[in-house]
Amino acid sequence: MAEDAVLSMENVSFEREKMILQNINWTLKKGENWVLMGLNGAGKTTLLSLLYGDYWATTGKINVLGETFGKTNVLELKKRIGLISTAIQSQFPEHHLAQYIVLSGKFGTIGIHNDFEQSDLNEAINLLEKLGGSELINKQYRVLSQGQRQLVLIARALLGNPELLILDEPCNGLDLFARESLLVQINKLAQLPNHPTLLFVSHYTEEILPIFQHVMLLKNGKIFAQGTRSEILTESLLSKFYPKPIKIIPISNQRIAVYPANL
Ligand SMILES: Nc1ncnc2c1ncn2[C@@H]1O[C@H](COP(=O)(O)OP(=O)(O)OP(=O)(O)O)[C@@H](O)[C@H]1O
Repeated sequence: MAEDAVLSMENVSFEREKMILQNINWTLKKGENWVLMGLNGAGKTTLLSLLYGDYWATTGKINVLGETFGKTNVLELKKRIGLISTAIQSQFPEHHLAQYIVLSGKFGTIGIHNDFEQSDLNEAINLLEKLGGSELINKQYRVLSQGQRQLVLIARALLGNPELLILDEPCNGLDLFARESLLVQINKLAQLPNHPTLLFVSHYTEEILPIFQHVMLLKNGKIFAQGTRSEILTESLLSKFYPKPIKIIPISNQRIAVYPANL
């Protein structure tokens, strides 16, 4: 594995009743932020589960943050990875206050089962404030909107100082404005010194901020293409990737929308 690699997959395949991932060769280097795209059922969630140590590859080698699966303590490794997804949103205790949900990131747990110092709680509160979530402090998780929950989960993931932050469709279920404000926060995060390497999974090119300079396209469990955004986000390549030709509409600031060409 390259010395500056944050993660690498070598000839990885995953089989469960059928071949779900095949021959995945992918390296994510320090300082790079990646987007992973693929249609429903392409294998994105499965690939993330392999990176997060929830599934084991059928064949091949996976190295994350310098640790090789099979030779490392997965629970310890998980503490170094932040994971944000709508799937984990529903796992948190509904009656907990937002700042305690954030605090649980310190321990990598879902609820607070550990003794903590007041300074830990202050750190959680400060982080929520820094991310623009001051109004969430002292609010129960159950009353938070989808967008507010995502913000709490981002703060929670960051409190653990992850070296790798996986954002699995974080804009799912957000209205237009909540989505933009979440993207603003993600953009800010990428400007922080020593920010974690970001891996962003999305169905929508509109969500690909300029901070994401690398894109991987997954199709039917195989890598269809990977490279810089200027290499990948082209009409000709995406028209082959999607089932039908598409056209690209520039939005602003390097962001683009993709529509079926015949619309
Ligand atoms: N544990 C499992 N056992 C059997 N098949 C599975 C399992 N997990 C996923 N699959 C299958 O693997 C394929 C890839 O699923 P996966 O959830 O990884 O796709 P995805 O790209 O994340 O899709 P989506 O965008 O819809 O979330 C699908 O055909 C799915 O039915």
